[in-house]
Amino acid sequence: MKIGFIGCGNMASAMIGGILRQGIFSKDEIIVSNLTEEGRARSEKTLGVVTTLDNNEIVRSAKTVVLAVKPQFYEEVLTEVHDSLTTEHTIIGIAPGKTLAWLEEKAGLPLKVVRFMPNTPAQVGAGMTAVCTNDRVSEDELAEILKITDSFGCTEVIPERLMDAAGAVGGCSPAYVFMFIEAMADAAVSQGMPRKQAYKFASQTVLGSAKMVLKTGRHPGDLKDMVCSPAGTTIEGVRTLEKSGFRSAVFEALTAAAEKGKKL
Ligand SMILES: NC(=O)C1=CN([C@@H]2O[C@H](COP(=O)(O)OP(=O)(O)OC[C@H]3O[C@@H](n4cnc5c(N)ncnc54)[C@H](OP(=O)(O)O)[C@@H]3O)[C@@H](O)[C@H]2O)C=CC1
Ligand SMILES: O=C(O)[C@@H]1CCC=N1
Repeated sequence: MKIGFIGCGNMASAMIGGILRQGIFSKDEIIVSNLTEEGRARSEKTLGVVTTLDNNEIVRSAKTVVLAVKPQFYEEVLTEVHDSLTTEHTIIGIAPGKTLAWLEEKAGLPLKVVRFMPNTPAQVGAGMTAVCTNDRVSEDELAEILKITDSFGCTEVIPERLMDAAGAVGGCSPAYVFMFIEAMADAAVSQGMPRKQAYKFASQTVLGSAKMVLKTGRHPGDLKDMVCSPAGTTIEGVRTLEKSGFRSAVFEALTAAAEKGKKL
């Protein structure tokens, strides 16, 4: 086994999808665990990887282990697998708030520790993942880890102090973008557009706008100004968004998410 995942829900499945698509590891090199038989059967059926209900089997089978359970179960899981862990293992945490030092302390061994902050667009190979490591991870080992995260999207290696910011702007933001798409589509439906078509317009517009920022490197405000014709329709919408506190609402949402990450 090359890699194991303790917990295989939304985020682990999204990452494994990318890993398999890019051929980083094959199905028989990936082992995952679930809490329930229902979850295990789902992982087996949808991903085709090796599955188990025994978290210790993950640690005995793979030297790289991703902790993909909810943050509140991290301590319980690390205690459960403690006797199977060795200094040869690399532990990868993907939860907000669970720091490199915390993970090493709870593992109870001087091992290699990595944090990922991925997001669900990994499911379609368009993820954005932040990575940081402790100083036991060598440059070569980091390069191998980046092959994994690059398989499901883009990666940035960042200092650990930025992980909560990355959690807000990367990990959580898909939820806010989906809310934005839903709201835009609702408005188009209220103007008479069929719902399916409204989702296509809203989603493709978000995708295209994001691509413009990434590909042109131009300031987002500059790109916004390109859309606003003098005395036109767009600037009327900009006026009402500013009046409704659109920017401030987004700013506050990401700040709340980052602050919550610090407390977990
Ligand atoms: N969802 C997201 O967008 C992101 C999530 N994360 C982080 O990823 C982690 C997982 O989140 P997510 O995938 O959304 O959560 P899910 O609830 O979708 O998945 C959690 C998984 O953990 C399994 N599980 C629970 N307890 C245990 C246990 N004791 N032993 C083994 N497996 C267990 C569950 O099994 P079963 O299937 O049987 O119920 C389930 O498969 C969290 O720490 C979260 O903070 C990080 C970035 C983004
Ligand atoms: O909501 C959460 O806490 C997780 C981490 C980032 C996205 N989902």
